[in-house]
Amino acid sequence: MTQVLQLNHVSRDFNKGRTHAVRDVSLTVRKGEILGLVGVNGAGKTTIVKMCSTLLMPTSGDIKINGIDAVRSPEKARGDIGLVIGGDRGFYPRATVLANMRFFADLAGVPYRHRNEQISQLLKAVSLEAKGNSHVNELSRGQKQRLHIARALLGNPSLLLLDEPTIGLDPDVALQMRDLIRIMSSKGVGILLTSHSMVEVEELANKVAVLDSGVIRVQGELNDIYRYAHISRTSTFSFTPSGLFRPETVAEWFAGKGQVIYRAVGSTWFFTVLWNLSSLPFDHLITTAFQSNGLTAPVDIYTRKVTLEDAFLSISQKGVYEDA
Ligand SMILES: Nc1ncnc2c1ncn2[C@@H]1O[C@H](COP(=O)(O)OP(=O)(O)OP(=O)(O)O)[C@@H](O)[C@H]1O
Repeated sequence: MTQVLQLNHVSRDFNKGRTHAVRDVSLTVRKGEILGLVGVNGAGKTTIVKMCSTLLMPTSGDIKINGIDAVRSPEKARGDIGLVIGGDRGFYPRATVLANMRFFADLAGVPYRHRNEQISQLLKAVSLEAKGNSHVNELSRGQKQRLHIARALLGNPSLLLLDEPTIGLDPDVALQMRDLIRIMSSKGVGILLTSHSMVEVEELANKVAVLDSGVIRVQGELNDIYRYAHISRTSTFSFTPSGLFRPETVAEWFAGKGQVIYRAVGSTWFFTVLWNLSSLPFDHLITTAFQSNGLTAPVDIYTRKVTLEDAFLSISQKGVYEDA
């Protein structure tokens, strides 16, 4: 069995059927694979994670964890699942790291004779072996987040569900978490990862599913997503007008050639053009468009390869980039 998670036509409604949070979602995570689930706020990511963890039942459809029917036999399926929702809660704050891990090991059904060995291996894997006797409320946020992962791995689950595992972490701690996620996948754990950071998903995921209003718009490898978004290259530049200027006109110049996204910082406009033309001298196209409209051409035109964030913005038609 290489498929650790399988969703077939899964839907979930709330408010007596008035809210369709997840609609007809089918996806698969194989052994050692990382599937990145991306979508704007309210797209349905957490609802999917909760259903996969058996915390929430689907309104219709099937969920299988390692071939076990998680809708009909949730208790049986739970043994194969590690869930990381993260945050500051989820532990007994005034108990030590070891006491917490022992408690959760018992809940995860880890046999008593293997308990201490498994706990020390997991604490080592998340670099918390020196913190066993610290109280959980003495740990930093990043250490708590690593402890969440160690707890989720008790009982050797074959599926790890990570909902925003690096949210609110300092960049260096987020890097450590990403390394850990990679290590887990290299050990054969299948991972479903939700994240608002497209950079993180791009870096970690073997496959990506783009969720929009509860529906999967596209899923596949990164190249499949780029192809679907129909973007060949991305150009960025800025322009500070000296007189009256409508940024919409830039979108009009490139209509049919690319999608233009813009935002203002002070009196300067920052543009991004998601080109859907095949290879062309994009910089030249921008320069001549400005000049033929009697404007000074931007001097900071930069054309680069497409990123997941570009593709996501194009697919979801949202015009705001996350801060670098
Ligand atoms: N318990 C609930 N009762 C009613 N509606 C809910 C419930 N949980 C989620 N929803 C609705 O379902 C939709 C999907 O929510 P969900 O939390 O899954 O989105 P999300 O993609 O995880 O969002 P975010 O990125 O903000 O965490 C939203 O419209 C939300 O308001």
